[in-house]
Amino acid sequence: MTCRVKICGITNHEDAQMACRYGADALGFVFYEKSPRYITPETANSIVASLPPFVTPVALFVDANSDVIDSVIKGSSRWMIQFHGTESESECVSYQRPYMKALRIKKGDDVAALVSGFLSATAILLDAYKAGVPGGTGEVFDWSLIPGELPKPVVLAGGLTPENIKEAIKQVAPYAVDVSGGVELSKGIKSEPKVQEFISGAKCG
Ligand SMILES: O=C(O)c1ccccc1NCC(=O)[C@H](O)[C@H](O)COP(=O)(O)O
Repeated sequence: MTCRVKICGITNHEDAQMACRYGADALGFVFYEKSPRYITPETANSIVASLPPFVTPVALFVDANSDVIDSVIKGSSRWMIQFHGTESESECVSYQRPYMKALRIKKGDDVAALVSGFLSATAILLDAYKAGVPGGTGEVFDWSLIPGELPKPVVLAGGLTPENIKEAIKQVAPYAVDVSGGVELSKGIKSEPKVQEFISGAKCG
């Protein structure tokens, strides 16, 4: 089964259209103001309005207030939500949108037990844990911590690059992969050659 690809940390129209040209299945938009990849709801919704069909926009939050989340998702029915903080399942469900729960994995974590807390999620994003850094760390975690069978589709994230994507997919066989820093020229600005190489490596093996 082909691996789907989410390009995260999109901040401008040009990168959004470029990622779609190379076959991105989803684009991530970071609404966490401390991130160098932060984008305003207005700019993000302008980008979403111009997306081609069959590309899912993903609105990413870290323990955001409901008014912040509502201000984003009201702009389009296409939004999927990615909860990247300590949100409970009931909070995630309350927005009545398809959602991914991000889990930041470290040694000793019972991944199956963590996943079992979010069975209403459309998918679970497994990311690297780094103290004080909620996401976009650019660091890989120990993929052997991921059980062979989980009750939800897995989106693998954390430190993925054009150089390691094939090995990551070989080891984990995820439903999808997610990348931000590994395909950038600078924070929030994507590299066309890196995006092309990453997607090709993910989809064509
Ligand atoms: O990307 C960010 O700057 C970010 C900041 C705060 C919370 C989450 C963030 N990104 C979430 C993602 O889904 C990233 O794509 C994921 O953490 C992987 O990032 P990277 O290791 O840079 O590929």
